[in-house]
Amino acid sequence: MLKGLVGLVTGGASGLGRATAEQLLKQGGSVLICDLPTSKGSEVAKELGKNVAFAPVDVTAEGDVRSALQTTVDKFGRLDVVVNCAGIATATRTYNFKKNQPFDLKSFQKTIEVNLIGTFNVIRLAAGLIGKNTADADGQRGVIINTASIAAFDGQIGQAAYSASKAGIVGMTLPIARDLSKQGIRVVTIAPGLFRTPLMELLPETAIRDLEAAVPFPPRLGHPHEFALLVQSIIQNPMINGETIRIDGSLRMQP
Ligand SMILES: NC(=O)C1=CN([C@@H]2O[C@H](COP(=O)(O)OP(=O)(O)OC[C@H]3O[C@@H](n4cnc5c(N)ncnc54)[C@H](O)[C@@H]3O)[C@@H](O)[C@H]2O)C=CC1
Ligand SMILES: C[C@]12CCC(=O)C=C1CC[C@@H]1[C@@H]2[C@@H](O)C[C@@]2(C)[C@H]1CC[C@]2(O)C(=O)C=O
Repeated sequence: MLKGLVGLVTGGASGLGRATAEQLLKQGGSVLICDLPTSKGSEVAKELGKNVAFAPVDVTAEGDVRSALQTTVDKFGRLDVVVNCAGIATATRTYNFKKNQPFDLKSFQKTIEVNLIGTFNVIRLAAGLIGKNTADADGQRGVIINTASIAAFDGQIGQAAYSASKAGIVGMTLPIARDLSKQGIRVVTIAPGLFRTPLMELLPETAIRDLEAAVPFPPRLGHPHEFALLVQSIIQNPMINGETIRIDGSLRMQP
């Protein structure tokens, strides 16, 4: 039970973020869904009931994140848990020899900006607010959970930017956990394999079936709910800190 807990979920309008928001609500928490103004965040918040609100946020913009944190305080009184799910998936080869074209540097920078810097931007600003909480009996004030990818470890062809952005999240997890340890704030990263979200549903069913066949067990895409269950376990278990946890059916991506 996470009754009374206040969560902020970036990328909460869709996929893994939305499933996380639903799970926190189901367990008795309140949630601020943060997503792009162009997302379905406002409709999703209405659909999910009264303990949820939407804040239009670009995670790379300091002002947006600061005002979302203020909304959390105004609506729910405080912040206990942040789940960073906002992210973009890009696929471009380092050099396209057919077109004689190198990877566009702006596109590389954008992937790093949203996935890595956006995640850090939310962490650095949210930590100040979570740090104001009264510590529990164990000295804990809150938890920050990030979303990397198994591409951080087994990046495929075309994933130089995406893998670098996700490996950056994995790399900063331990130092941030150490930075925030004195305040009793835990920092944990989840590295998902293949999950059935709108990001994946753009692919034809045949391509999805091929991807599923590559997963040793269970040989299918993960359900977003399964990601949300891991978020719940991390919140509930105070000994999990400074670590990246894979959730991938033991998939190791081929080149
Ligand atoms: N679906 C999958 O198989 C996997 C997903 N991931 C990661 O999980 C996270 C969630 O992905 P999905 O739910 O699958 O994708 P999704 O596309 O369904 O959801 C991502 C959400 O992030 C939001 N977003 C994008 N840029 C943003 C920004 N600058 N500021 C605020 N919000 C922004 C989008 O509007 C969207 O609602 C991403 O970080 C993704 O890289 C990692 C591994 C596997
Ligand atoms: C690039 C992939 C795999 C091959 C394919 O047929 C279609 C794709 C588009 C979506 C990609 C696929 C794969 O690389 C894994 C990721 C990057 C997927 C989007 C999220 C993804 O599941 C991930 O982050 C895995 O770690």
